[in-house]
Amino acid sequence: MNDVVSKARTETTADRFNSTTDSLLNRTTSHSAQSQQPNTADFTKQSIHDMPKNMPKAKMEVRDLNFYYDDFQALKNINIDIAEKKVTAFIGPSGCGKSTLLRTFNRMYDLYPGMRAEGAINLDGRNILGKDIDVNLLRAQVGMVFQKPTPFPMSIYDNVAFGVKLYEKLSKDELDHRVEWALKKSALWPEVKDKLKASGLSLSGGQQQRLCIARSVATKPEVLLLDEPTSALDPISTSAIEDLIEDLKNDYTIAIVTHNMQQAARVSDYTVYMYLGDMIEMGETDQIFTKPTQTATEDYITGRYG
Ligand SMILES: Nc1ncnc2c1ncn2[C@@H]1O[C@H](COP(=O)(O)OP(=O)(O)OP(=O)(O)O)[C@@H](O)[C@H]1O
Repeated sequence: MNDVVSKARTETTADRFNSTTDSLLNRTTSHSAQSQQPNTADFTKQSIHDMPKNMPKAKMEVRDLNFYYDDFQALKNINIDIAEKKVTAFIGPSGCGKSTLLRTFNRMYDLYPGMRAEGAINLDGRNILGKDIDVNLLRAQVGMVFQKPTPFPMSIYDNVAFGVKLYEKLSKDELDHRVEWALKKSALWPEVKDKLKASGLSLSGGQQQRLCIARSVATKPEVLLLDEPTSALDPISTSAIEDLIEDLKNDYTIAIVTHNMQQAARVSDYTVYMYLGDMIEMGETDQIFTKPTQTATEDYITGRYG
């Protein structure tokens, strides 16, 4: 198992997607092993004091975060740091709370009644869960890209300009430049520069997802949240988005939820393993995939559970 990461990182594009996670991770899963679900009571959970050593400055600090859907507690006392201009991946079995956690980072839950967060999420030292926060501004600062590409039913140009117009008063020239800049950042410009007036919906799935990334990037956010951004995409588009993530982290702090452990190994600097609403372990990605400290993490990444 020790070379999971290096294997994942040296695969060719074609290999990446032809090999299954099972073969990559050398899974030895048997049905009986899979049914032995770990009990959270057995875990020695990491505390905030166990954050990876030598982490760069934290862009976000999550402190004692609890999250509820009405009476159901979906996140339990989460404490993690999200390092600035790095990629942090969230992995764990379905329903463990990855998307819920990501959605707390820009208070997406505010849109729905019955959902509430307790604790603190400090963005550059300021608690974004506070009552004084302008959530619209927060969402411009912390952009989000969803699993399914969601272009607006308008032109490519307008898709990118839409958010910018909400938050800034730019001249036509400035706006044109911003749209071009965002489309270049999202590696979409060469494919769309001659058809900016065409509908965003006329693009392929992979192009639509890059358009959504352009839309997020256009408002110049500091943090980008990616919720399974490639799960609806073909291998080539997936590869393009992964390359893009590598490039974007020069300027942005990125948090990504992914079910694809090869992808977590390839694109992230830090990985967080979650289970049933608990943060079980966080570490440098290489360490998590080669030498996890928790048996539960190892069981998950080797396929003994999950
Ligand atoms: N809108 C909701 N109302 C009530 N419970 C919810 C809601 N959304 C999620 N949950 C519950 O919260 C828990 C965490 O869900 P969440 O979607 O965050 O998990 P996840 O790890 O992202 O799962 P997946 O990998 O399947 O997307 C689950 O038990 C889920 O059933």
